[in-house]
Amino acid sequence: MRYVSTRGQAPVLGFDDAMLAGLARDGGLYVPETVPQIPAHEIADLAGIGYERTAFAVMQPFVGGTISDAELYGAIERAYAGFAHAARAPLVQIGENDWILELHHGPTLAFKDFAMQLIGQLFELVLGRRGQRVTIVGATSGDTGSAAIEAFRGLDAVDVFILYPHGRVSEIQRRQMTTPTEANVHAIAVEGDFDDCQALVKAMFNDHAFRDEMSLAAVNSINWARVLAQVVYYFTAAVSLGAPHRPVSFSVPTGNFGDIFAGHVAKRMGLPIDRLVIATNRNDILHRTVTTGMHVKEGVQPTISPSMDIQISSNFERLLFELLDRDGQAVINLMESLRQQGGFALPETALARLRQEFDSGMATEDETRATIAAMREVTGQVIDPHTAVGVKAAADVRGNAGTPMVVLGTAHAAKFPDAVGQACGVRPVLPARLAHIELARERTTVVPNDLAALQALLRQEARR
Ligand SMILES: Cc1ncc(COP(=O)(O)O)c(C=O)c1O
Ligand SMILES: N[C@@H](CCOP(=O)(O)O)C(=O)O
Repeated sequence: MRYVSTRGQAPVLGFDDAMLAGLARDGGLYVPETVPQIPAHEIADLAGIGYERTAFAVMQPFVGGTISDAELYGAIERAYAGFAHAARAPLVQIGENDWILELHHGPTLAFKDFAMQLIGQLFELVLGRRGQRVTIVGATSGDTGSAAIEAFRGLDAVDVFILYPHGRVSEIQRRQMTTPTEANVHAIAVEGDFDDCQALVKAMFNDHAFRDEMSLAAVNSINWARVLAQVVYYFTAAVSLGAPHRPVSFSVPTGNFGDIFAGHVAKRMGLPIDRLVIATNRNDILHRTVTTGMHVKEGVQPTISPSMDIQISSNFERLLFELLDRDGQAVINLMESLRQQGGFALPETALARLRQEFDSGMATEDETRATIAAMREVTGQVIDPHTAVGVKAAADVRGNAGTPMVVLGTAHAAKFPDAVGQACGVRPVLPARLAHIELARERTTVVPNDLAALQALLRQEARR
């Protein structure tokens, strides 16, 4: 499989090079040249075979050629061995035909572990084979950072620098990033919001001299391997609920558009997905895009679902590329307009295609709290604020009640104990394996929102 950039001007790469490159050198994002199909009878055969074997069946066609089947299966087995639930991503029923797909049973209690644990294994494999080392730089609004640190801590061939918005992640999220003691881990608090952190990461990649000097690698969902690993749980969930014989809809709490783009890929592979619901908090650029056709950024507003406090959704570029018939120049034009004028109008055909596949909904802070309370009262489930946004949006757009609706449960409630406790009266506690972080010493560096200052810090701290 070969990978092309959404901006059409970067070298075409194989899977392993695309994974190590992260952002393409023209500033675009890598996508597969073609999307492999899984025919209905093969989807039916996935029933009951377990998460790991499904993961192999879904991902192998995207990977094949550069990583052997035995290496891939070994990496998958090691990646999920530490998950705290035998099903890895269990479904919990919350209504007659409504479900939550719990994605919080990994080591850092958020869906990010599904991809990060796997790419940790794949990086180790590929870097070891090449005798190469890299400097990972990532931006986080709370969950990607801890998942990346967990996956790469202590690895000789990797330094990890994670940028998070100072004062804008939950205390538990911050502690997950600042308490690891390994010398290759660096948590950096940026005086800005998540969009600033992500812009700094992209600016470092777009400075080609710096990128090469530091051997930069990305583990945000700009990295195709992240998105690919997230395609798998759409298959396991849909097959459990009757696919390929009946369609299933998904509501996805959305920020950077990586998780829901994975759903779009699953659908293109042949999984019968009816609707994909883009669920946003008050930072609702994507909801406004679906409803008005205008993609216009506003300032980021802090919410009780902080991981979704994002206005510049990286992976929306991947969808744009598809909506615009893979015209790289058209993508460049829209991205330029977003950068210079703060937004763009989606061309009419692109908007019609978007609406053919996606619905959207938005939850205010009060609505998020009310949803957490109602879920606790009606189902006994204590859900986190991001998942609550997904539940609220699903209810807003629920069409055919005969089609199962699956809300992606993207984080464990215990990552947000204050917000959840205030909403439903139950303060969730961390699983015992993470309790130590509440008292451990923190290590962080606060930096201004300034590219040169950050580059100087990386040069000084990275072991090269
Ligand atoms: C808990 C949680 N829910 C939802 C999201 C949004 O996911 P995405 O950025 O893939 O749209 C994030 C951040 O990515 C998250 O950490
Ligand atoms: N919500 C994310 C933001 C980064 O998203 P990513 O999927 O592109 O890594 C977070 O929690 O950090």
